[in-house]
Amino acid sequence: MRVDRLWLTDFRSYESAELQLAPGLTAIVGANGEGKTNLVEAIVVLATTASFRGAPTEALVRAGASAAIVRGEGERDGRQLLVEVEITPTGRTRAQVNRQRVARTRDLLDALRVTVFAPDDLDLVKGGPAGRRRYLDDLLVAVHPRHDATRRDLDRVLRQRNALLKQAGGRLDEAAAATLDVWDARLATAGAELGRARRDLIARLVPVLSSAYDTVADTAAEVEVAYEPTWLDADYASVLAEGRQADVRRGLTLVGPHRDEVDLSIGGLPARTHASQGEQRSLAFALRIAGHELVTEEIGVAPILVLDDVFSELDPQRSRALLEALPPGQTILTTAGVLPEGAAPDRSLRIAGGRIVEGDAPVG
Ligand SMILES: Nc1ncnc2c1ncn2[C@@H]1O[C@H](COP(=O)(O)OP(=O)(O)OP(=O)(O)O)[C@@H](O)[C@H]1O
Repeated sequence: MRVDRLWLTDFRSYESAELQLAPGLTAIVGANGEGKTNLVEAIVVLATTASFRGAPTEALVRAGASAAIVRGEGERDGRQLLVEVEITPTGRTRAQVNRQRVARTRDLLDALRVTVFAPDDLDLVKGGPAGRRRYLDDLLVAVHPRHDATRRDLDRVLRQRNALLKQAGGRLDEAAAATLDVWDARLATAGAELGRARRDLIARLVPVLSSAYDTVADTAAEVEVAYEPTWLDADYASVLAEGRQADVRRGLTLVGPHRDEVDLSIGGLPARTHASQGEQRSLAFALRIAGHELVTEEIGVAPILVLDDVFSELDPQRSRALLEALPPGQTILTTAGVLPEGAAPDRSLRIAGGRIVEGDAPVG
């Protein structure tokens, strides 16, 4: 799977840009604010139609322009691939694969997959459980797209159930109780399905994660992922029934997959509170690489790997280890500084004054 050429029109800071990527490693170098992340973001947009930085879709359109267009030409499973995504300032998106309109964003996954590792991923380790739940559920959908429906169903029913609980204002009348029964039955089914799927995914993930961490951190520390939802083993439907009064009093659903803890540890110590900053960054990278490897195993081809500004926070040894740990396939990395010693990108692009030119990347 590759993107060989990329064209941008009115995307982020680029009025018009064209670039060529290597089948292996491409390095994009430039000063802060030059537009390096904008370029890799465009590649992610081809696979998802969205920003990986959490920006609203309309922020992807160059200020003042009427639409942003990203076009990528590449290869998937030996076949030529042309993906085009158009975004308007109101946030409307249109996507085409090989000139055929794609109805659902999810269908773009059949054309392109991208794994992104960016500085904010530190939050996967350092932040609260919501980020880790999102990581697991995103990976679940990437590995088994059918779980997209489970996840959506769960989100919908939780919203409806919480709205009903809030509306009840602490007291349920008969009609509201009957509606709640319906939501509870749906929540119990979707919740248990997601909980079990998360558990199975973690069982597959942990060995891959441990080995990725050992490579990047150059140690043999054991990495664990603790996911122990008691509601799942106790039967979610009964737990919801028992907790109904408390839910009504608080006006929200207090127990379930949306509140689960997912704890990471390194060598038996909680990574969130005990690991050093460097260890946390290595673990965040290992989480992305492990996910990347599971998806590769599942779909039989490696997604495109994007590493956005990852060396600025790592010491030279960890940066080198990270480069050495890169799985085979197409990788695009950005840096505002120098590449780690020993780095030998197949193609180097430099951005200066908004222009993209070919040139050697500085290696330190
Ligand atoms: N919709 C937009 N329209 C016009 N310019 C934009 C838009 N979105 C972002 N920019 C500009 O793009 C620039 C940021 O680009 P980008 O985030 O790619 O920088 P970078 O090279 O990755 O920087 P750093 O090294 O600091 O992370 C900013 O100058 C910003 O003003």
